[in-house]
Amino acid sequence: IPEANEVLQEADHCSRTSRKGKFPVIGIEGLDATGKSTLTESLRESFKAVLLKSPPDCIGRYRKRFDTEPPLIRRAFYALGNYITASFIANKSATSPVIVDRYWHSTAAYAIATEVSGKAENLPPPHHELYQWPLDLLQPDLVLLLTLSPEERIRRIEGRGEQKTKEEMELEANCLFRQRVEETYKRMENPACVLVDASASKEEVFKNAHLLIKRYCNTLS
Ligand SMILES: Nc1ncnc2c1ncn2[C@@H]1O[C@H](COP(=O)(O)OP(=O)(O)OP(=O)(O)O)[C@@H](O)[C@H]1O
Ligand SMILES: Nc1ccn([C@@H]2O[C@H](COP(=O)(O)O)[C@@H](O)[C@H]2O)c(=O)n1
Repeated sequence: IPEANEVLQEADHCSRTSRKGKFPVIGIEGLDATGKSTLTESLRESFKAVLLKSPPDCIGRYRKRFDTEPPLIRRAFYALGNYITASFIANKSATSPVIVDRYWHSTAAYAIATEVSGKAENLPPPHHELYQWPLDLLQPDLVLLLTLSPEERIRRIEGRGEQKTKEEMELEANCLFRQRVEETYKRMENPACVLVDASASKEEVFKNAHLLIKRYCNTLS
């Protein structure tokens, strides 16, 4: 895969020992169309934060290419993307709060749910090492998980009118896959996800998320 060299070159430009700065780092997680982009944008504005995402823009152009690869290679791309994002988080969190739209929890939740088949009870048991945050990856201070009923999620996907990705179609068609992804998110540890009900209005979801962030990160005004 010739593009792999280019992605690795981007990674080589990044610091390998990314340390968080003094400002809070908040991750926003959830299935597609649960409202992550909507919420991260309002939080960015309200906290005067820097908004980052994983995979980061510098490797965004390679994403479609890796999405067509087998799961292991595709996941390697997303995993490396998290480490590149970590170096941006380290840099930006020295001077302002940082909001991250998808990070390690997304990569792990989708990867684990893909490798396991059938019901969520077939997932590795709670507290399994697969649910632990990688020791060498910069940790966010708080991760909010947006939860939404499958019916409302589908309404929002259809309302968006965009072309669906292969994984989005699979999530819609395969109720068990969606349940495995959601359950894996909920089992992640260090940090665990704090659940936010995303079925409320955009204003209400923002208000609840804002309150939680202020409670957990008391340096934010
Ligand atoms: N609280 C809400 N109530 C109603 N509609 C919402 C709410 N939040 C977001 N939406 C709408 O739902 C759709 C999906 O939202 P958004 O793009 O923010 O989700 P996302 O989680 O970032 O999706 P993806 O992961 O696929 O990029 C958009 O059309 C958005 O306007
Ligand atoms: N850190 C991440 C981010 C994303 N993924 C994978 O991409 C899929 C969709 O992401 P969107 O940008 O469309 O929301 C998601 O389903 C994951 O498979 C990832 O693994 N790690």
